[in-house]
Parts: sequence; C-alpha cells; structure tokens
Amino acid sequence: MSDSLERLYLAVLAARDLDPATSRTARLFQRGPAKMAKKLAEEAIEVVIDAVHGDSDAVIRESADLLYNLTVLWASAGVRPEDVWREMARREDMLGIAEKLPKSPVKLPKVASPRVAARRPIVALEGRSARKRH
Ligand SMILES: N=c1c2ncn([C@@H]3O[C@H](COP(=O)(O)OP(=O)(O)OP(=O)(O)O)[C@@H](O)[C@H]3O)c2ncn1[C@@H]1O[C@H](COP(=O)(O)O)[C@@H](O)[C@H]1O
Repeated sequence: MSDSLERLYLAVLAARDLDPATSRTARLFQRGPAKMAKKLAEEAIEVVIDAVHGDSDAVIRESADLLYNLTVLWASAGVRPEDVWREMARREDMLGIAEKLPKSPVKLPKVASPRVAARRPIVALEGRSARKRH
C-alpha cells in the first residue's frame, strides 16, 4: 500500500504545476490548504457514512478519494510519505503491536535482538484499558 501512496504522492507533486482548468490537483493547489482540508474532511465523512451503511464497495471508492486528498494535503504541508512511515514505525517500536497472547505461557527467546529488547512488551487487549497513544 505504501508503494501506491508513494506513487500517488509523486503524481500529485508532478500535477501541482499543471493547468488548473484540466487538473484537479493543480486546482486544489491553486485554491490552497483550506480547500484541501475541506475536501479531505468531506471524503472522511463519506467513508464514515458508507461504512455505517455497510456499503463496503463505496467505502473502498471513498477511501481511495480520501487517500488522494490526504496526499494532496501532505504535499501542501511539506510532509512526505516516508515521514509518516517513520512515525508509524516509531509508534510500533514504542507501543508494540497489541496481539492476542496465546492461552498457554509462551517461552520467549533468551537473547532478544537489541531492537526487540527495546520494544515494549506485546500486551493482550482483553481486560486492559487501552493505553493512550502519544
Ligand atoms: N488519485 C487521484 C484521485 N482520486 C480522486 N480524485 C478526484 O477526487 C474526486 C473525488 O472527490 P469528490 O467525491 O468530491 O468528487 P467531486 O464531487 O467530483 O468533486 P467536487 O466537485 O466536490 O470538487 C474524484 O471525482 C476525482 O476527480 C483524484 N484525482 C486525481 N488523482 C490522481 O492524481 C494525479 C493527478 O491528477 P490530476 O489532478 O487529474 O492532474 C493522477 O495520478 C490522478 O490519478
């Protein structure tokens, strides 16, 4: 998925300077961050409404529109996809990926790699209040 988003981000950057009369992306850049934010919010609401109605095909279509509008806003804000992937990796390292632990006690490897050792333990979701992400 990140490859698709990265290709889309590059296409958005390339379209920024096209003719707004023929390029939606160029038109969004011409109209500025407020318009971009409005379109992004509209798409998010469309995804929510379609999800609530159980229309998964519409959720797929609107999610593609949402991601398009998100990459436009990233470009406008000077954010690159790799900046977001880095933050997601940081959170994964810090918080671990909460997984359902097996019922029987599991033998953890004696020697963990420094990266694994630095990670917070994987926690079971049942019966624990979700930690607030920071
Ligand atoms: N990936 C997309 C993409 N996804 C969605 N959209 C546009 O976003 C719209 C979805 O928003 P809406 O549902 O609000 O559609 P709308 O009601 O017609 O829009 P408004 O009238 O509300 O502005 C779609 O109709 C598409 O026109 C996209 N427009 C462009 N791209 C890509 O962006 C790059 C640049 O394309 P241009 O902007 O055409 O130069 C290319 O790689 C394109 O494939």
